[in-house]
Amino acid sequence: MKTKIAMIQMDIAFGDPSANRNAAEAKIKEAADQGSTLILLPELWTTGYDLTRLGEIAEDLEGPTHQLLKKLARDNRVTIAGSIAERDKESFYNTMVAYNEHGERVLNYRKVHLFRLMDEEKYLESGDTQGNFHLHNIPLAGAICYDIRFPEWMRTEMLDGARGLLVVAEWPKPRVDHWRSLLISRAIENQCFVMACNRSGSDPNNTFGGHSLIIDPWGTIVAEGGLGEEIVYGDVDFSEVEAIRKQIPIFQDRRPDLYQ
Ligand SMILES: NC(=O)CCC(=O)C(=O)O
Repeated sequence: MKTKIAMIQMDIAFGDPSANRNAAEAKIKEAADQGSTLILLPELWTTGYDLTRLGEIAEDLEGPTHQLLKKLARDNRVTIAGSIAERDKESFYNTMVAYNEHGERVLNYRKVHLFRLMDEEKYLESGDTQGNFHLHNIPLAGAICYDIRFPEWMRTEMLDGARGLLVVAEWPKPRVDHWRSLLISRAIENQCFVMACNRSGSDPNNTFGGHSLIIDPWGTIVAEGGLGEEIVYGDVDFSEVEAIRKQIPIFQDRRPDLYQ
């Protein structure tokens, strides 16, 4: 059975959650009308990297963005995922959430690897738990941008049987070749679908690379965006994962007695 995935490769208004919520709401409705089951938004899609103003613009997990996602997911019978600047008491996190078609939050993953080139370590705390959840009965794992440079962490998440890796990102244009190569590698080595949503546009410090991707467990590109704003769609059949894991049984052949 095919599952339609939509990746909302949007530009992000710097530090303006209300403008970004309005833009995303229209795009989520459009993706849902196209029959999508899973809709991905980029990393920090409500605020961008306006980290010096987190005190004003970050929200707790019951904040207005979460209320909107809950409602849109329920009303349109879709699962929606993306990362949002989270405030938890005095601390801030880059947190990926997913709301299912009942409006339930099924994922709450705090970015584990903070990216110094964008000053994350100065303003954010890192997470320390995995981001596994189910889309209907399909086990998936979440990752945020820089996390994809850590294959050992991605493998840790995949060892629970995940069949797909969802990635949300604000990945700059000068390193878009790394983005593509790293994502293709994560798909091949974990024999899973990779569904990766990057932003487009610019902020005061970076121009972002778009090129949202859906990659199958053989490493073949199913769908790829360009540089600008668009919704990238692809149909995936998660049963392909089992077939490829049978053909080359890497999870069986691993040697955890020699490495983790
Ligand atoms: N937002 C990020 O984590 C960016 C990561 C990145 O650009 C990289 O090269 O890694």
